[in-house]
Amino acid sequence: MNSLSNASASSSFSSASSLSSSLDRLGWGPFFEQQRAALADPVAPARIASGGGGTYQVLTERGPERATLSGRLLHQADEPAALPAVGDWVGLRPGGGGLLVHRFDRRTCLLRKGAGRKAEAQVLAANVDTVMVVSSLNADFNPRRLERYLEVVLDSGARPVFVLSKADLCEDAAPFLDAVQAIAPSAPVVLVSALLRQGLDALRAHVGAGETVVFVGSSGVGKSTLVNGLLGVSVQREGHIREHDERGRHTTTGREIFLLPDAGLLIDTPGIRELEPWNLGEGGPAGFDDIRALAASCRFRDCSHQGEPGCAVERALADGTLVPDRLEGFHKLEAEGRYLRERHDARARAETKRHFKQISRSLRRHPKG
Ligand SMILES: Nc1nc2c(ncn2[C@@H]2O[C@H](COP(=O)(O)OP(=O)(O)OP(=O)(O)O)[C@@H](O)[C@H]2O)c(=O)[nH]1
Ligand SMILES: [Zn+2]
Repeated sequence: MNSLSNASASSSFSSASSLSSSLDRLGWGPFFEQQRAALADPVAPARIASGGGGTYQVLTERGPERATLSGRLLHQADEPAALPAVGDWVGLRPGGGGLLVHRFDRRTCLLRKGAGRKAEAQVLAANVDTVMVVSSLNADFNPRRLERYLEVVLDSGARPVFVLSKADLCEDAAPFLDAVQAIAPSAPVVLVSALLRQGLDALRAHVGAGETVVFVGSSGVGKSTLVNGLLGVSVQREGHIREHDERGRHTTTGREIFLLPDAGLLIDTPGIRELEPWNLGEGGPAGFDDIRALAASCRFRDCSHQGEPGCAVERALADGTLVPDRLEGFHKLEAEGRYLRERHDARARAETKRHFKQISRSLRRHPKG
């Protein structure tokens, strides 16, 4: 331990070294340790802070370092999502040189559709513990949107925390709190006002030591303000992510993991702020505990709650225990899930077709004999 802190003190990356002196503070834990123990060859664990296309900035016990993907790992990756992404734990070949030879299995994974025409998922961030779903207490507040976010968070494996921001703009927050409760009865809800400096400690309480958090929500709801509040300094954002060093200077290294002063880590990448579903569960929305509980009493197991006889969901609608908006939100997300799955399939078919067209074209250009 001593030698480590000595090493980090003399490291040229002094800005982050004091915070990254132990793997646990970077989010390491038993889940990854078990995987490491099972590896044939020893590796030095590192966490991806930024980068892509084979070169990365990683955080290690010794501080930030550069790493390059090994050819073997690149070759093994059968899809972009298999490559290391921000938040991933990777293994470097021991002894320096920054050769990235292993990617650890992910605990959680936030996905979105990749850019371009391919039907491929792109990893927005890996190994996120908590997603702060921010909506402000004004016209932005929209329960249907919160339901969407909840689906994406549940799909990722992370834990949702609902943040109601700009509490100063609202006389009575109770109806908003009730609305969130109805959507996610077991998720924490935090009421904050950056203006009145209220609720920040409650927010911080949801980021434990070594935990990784991201903020999502529409533009203008106050995410940057809250991020700055958690980081304790002003971080400028002008199209790209900037980071601050020890002296509060802004640099533009594009690093996307921020170490929180007290505990935990924050990932803020372009694109992560407005989560779009890539995948919505095969068996229908994963949230909506209320509707799924009701559906258990429908006469038909595959009841679609759209006019079938003996539908317990529609009965609840009729007697007022279920609000119509809620069922509408459910149907919409279910339909969207179906659409996404069909689109993935259709794109996969188109890919195959394109591939064979290319082959046949090249065969025509180079006819045999
Ligand atoms: N009244 C009030 N205004 C706030 C509060 N927090 C943030 N704002 C204001 O809301 C506006 C948007 O805040 P940002 O933090 O930039 O919002 P954002 O969600 O990061 O927006 P994007 O960067 O576009 O995603 C700014 O003008 C803030 O000053 C608050 O607690 N109360
Ligand atoms: Zn039904």
